[in-house]
Amino acid sequence: MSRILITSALPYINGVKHLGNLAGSMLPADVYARFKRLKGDDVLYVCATDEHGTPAELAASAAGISVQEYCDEQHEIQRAAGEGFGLSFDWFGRSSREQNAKLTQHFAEKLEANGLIEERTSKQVYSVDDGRFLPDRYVEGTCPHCEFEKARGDQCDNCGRLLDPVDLIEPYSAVSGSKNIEIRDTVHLFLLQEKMQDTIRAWVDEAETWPQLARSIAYKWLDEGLQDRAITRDLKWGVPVLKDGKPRPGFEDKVFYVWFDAPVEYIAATQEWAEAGDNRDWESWWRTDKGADDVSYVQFMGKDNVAFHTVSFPVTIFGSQEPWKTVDKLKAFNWVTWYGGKFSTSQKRGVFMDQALGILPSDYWRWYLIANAPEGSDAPFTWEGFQSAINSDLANVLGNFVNRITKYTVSKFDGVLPDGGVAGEDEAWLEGELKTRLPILMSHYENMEFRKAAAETRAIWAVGNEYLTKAEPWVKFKTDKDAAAVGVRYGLNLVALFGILALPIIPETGKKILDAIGIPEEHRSFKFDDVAAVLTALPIGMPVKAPEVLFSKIEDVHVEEWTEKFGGGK
Ligand SMILES: Nc1ncnc2c1ncn2[C@@H]1O[C@H](COP(=O)(O)OP(=O)(O)OP(=O)(O)O)[C@@H](O)[C@H]1O
Ligand SMILES: [Zn+2]
Repeated sequence: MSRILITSALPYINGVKHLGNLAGSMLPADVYARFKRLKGDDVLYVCATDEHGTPAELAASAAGISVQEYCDEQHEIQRAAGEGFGLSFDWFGRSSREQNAKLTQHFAEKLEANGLIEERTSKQVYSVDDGRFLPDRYVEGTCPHCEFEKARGDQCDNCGRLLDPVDLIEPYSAVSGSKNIEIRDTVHLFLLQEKMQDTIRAWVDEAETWPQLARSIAYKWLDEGLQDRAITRDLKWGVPVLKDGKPRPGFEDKVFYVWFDAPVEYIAATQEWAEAGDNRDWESWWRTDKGADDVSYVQFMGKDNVAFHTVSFPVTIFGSQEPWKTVDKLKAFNWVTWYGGKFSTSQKRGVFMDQALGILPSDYWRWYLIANAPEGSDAPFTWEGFQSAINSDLANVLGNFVNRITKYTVSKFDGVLPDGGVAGEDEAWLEGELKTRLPILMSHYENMEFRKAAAETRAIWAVGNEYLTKAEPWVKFKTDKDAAAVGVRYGLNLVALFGILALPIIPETGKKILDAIGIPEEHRSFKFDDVAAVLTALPIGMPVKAPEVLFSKIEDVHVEEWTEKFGGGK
């Protein structure tokens, strides 16, 4: 049994996530966690809402409530959406909790003691009318690169470049719209990333087990050269900046920058998890001096988060000179795109998790998003693609197989797994196929190649239909009931296998199938070393029911209706 620690990029608190967010972080992490649990590993999958920063403050003020209230509400909405999608977090925490504040302050203290944090005076945008500095998104203006007129202080939504608020042309306050702006000096804490350049590069050089996308992004940043970064902001909402346990002089109105505290929440969320239960120990997952050296740590995220996880957060971790666990495998994703453009939370473009569940059960979306995971490149979401994946893979291939064989057992074999007959050529063929394909499927999962894992799962389901075409129990039944019984028996064992194989990607469906044929919990596992045994696992005489219809087909009128409702279309 291995110990596997899994985290997915923390969903930001400003509103329910879209299907792109889901597909690029939480969903594949969930599939991987489920796979590892089915293999019998000891899995801890933690996630949390990322609650600090200017977008949360701005959204709360737009809603006319306090940031705390806003985050309380939004956290609950995201928790419920995750539950609706069957995301099997062991813990879904919050970066605004005490544990994260303490740990963030601890890291800052260590970094400063190790000469990696210093106070520096820098130029900041100050709004005279608002009486405050305007960090990040509190200031908007014209992008110095592309002349887009509504660029935000931290990033231009048009050309995608990262910006410094003082670079904006004709800046104005996002709070009041005031153009009465001055550039003033203010003191901030800077993280001296440049000093850590060699350490980080040496670590990335050794990270041969990382999938390609993550490594290439890490090298891009390393090649450009690490720059020292301000890790505090002029805000009230966030982790307070302390010195010797008291507010740091000059920093009373400042907090840590959200990107400094957010990844620390991976650890803090594990503390939240530990404190919420008996006999749970967070240190054995995170401290290599306390048992975490046998933990394999896997992170999931979209490509824009990679730099923070391969460079900035490791600077914090290594810079502390304490024995923290670092990531072993980092799985990054490209974008799921929405009709040639981007899914966007701020512009409400695309389909959001709560809306999706209002249309169809979670497994439909899970299957499509994993089968089309944006792994090698960006992957477009299209209603037609969704329709065809559901109708052909789920309804025709899996649904039909399960339906045909279970109904036939009920109608011709009194709803019990039949005895009689002997296995022959067709069964030998079937066994051969599975002996080749099951190890391939396992290796796709191990390598976190989710598209390929879905394709191979589908291919194995299709082998079942091919087997029935060869074995033809319905034809044989007329002349030789025993010969028909062989096909039904193997078919039912395949139903059980297919239900188990469904569990990582479409867990509700897998459960429905396994419940209908009465597979006990302890037999729902990914143990396929002995394929002959897998194909004869079910006891003769066991009662079998047909599950209710597993999937309803998506009709063209649905596609039209949703295209109308959500935009999309050509
Ligand atoms: N279209 C997308 N396809 C795949 N992954 C995405 C997509 N958009 C965001 N992600 C990833 O989703 C995760 C959670 O993102 P987060 O909550 O920070 O929202 P975001 O990146 O600000 O998205 P948006 O800008 O659309 O609100 C991150 O790992 C991010 O990289
Ligand atoms: Zn721009």
